[in-house]
Amino acid sequence: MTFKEKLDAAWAHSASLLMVGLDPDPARFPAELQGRPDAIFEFCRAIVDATAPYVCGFKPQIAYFAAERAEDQLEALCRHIRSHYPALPLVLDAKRGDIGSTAEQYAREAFERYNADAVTVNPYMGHDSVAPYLEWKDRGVIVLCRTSNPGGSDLQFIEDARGTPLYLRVASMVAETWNRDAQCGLVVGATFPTEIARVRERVGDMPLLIPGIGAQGGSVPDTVKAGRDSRGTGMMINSSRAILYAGQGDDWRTAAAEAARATRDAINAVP
Ligand SMILES: O=C(O)c1cc(=O)[nH]c(=O)n1[C@@H]1O[C@H](COP(=O)(O)O)[C@@H](O)[C@H]1O
Repeated sequence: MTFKEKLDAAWAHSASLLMVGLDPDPARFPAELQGRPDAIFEFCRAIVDATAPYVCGFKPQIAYFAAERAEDQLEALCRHIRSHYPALPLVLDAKRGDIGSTAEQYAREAFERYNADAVTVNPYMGHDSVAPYLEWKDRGVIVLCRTSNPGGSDLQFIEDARGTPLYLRVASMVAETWNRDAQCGLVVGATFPTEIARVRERVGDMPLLIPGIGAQGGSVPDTVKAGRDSRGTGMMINSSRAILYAGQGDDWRTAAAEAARATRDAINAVP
């Protein structure tokens, strides 16, 4: 089964467009986990188990694990997700981008070591830097397009001679050439709904990873209206901190589950 097939099936059976981002920050962990050597794994495992009924997939952010020398806990978490929730896509957020020979190693890291269904990549170094990921035909390659942060405008809004901004050139390039085997998706921030709509218009039903609701303040209704594809799906709408840290006390698991359920419902309620 390819990434695209798995994602389509997950949207259908979960009836959810919400992706929970796993960005574990030990400083924000509940008291019961403080000081435990396996705290990162245990925190993320509990969040995954609590929120799984309400999501179309999970997106661990590799920097949070690597900075804590906790790659082994990321491996364990990826194994947990794949064995307990095999129908839910696992997107490794690594935003890689390097020359081809190095990219081959990053691709092995994402797809062999962590066995992710898809990985986020940076398109700035061009096609040969992304080609090694595309060799993994059953995996997804999700390319940064119009990122959610304000500084994304510094480069992504630069226009060519015909007035086309760079992020739309990226969208067209991915849709027309890089996506030969229907593996690609694009990252477009919920904080830029006008741009989500322009990307959607450009790329047809290509999957969009949309971070920026919740902690970054993006509007759920504006995001959904701009990003839906022709089938009413097509979006992995990511929320991390607003779900992970929804509860501060002993109720943190149920608070995360409630936040995920409420976010899924808010997405599904958009007319
Ligand atoms: O590729 C990403 O996931 C990503 C792209 C982007 O443009 N903006 C963005 O916030 N992200 C990631 O999405 C997550 C957002 O987290 P919250 O703001 O806590 O929901 C973080 O892991 C970011 O690294």
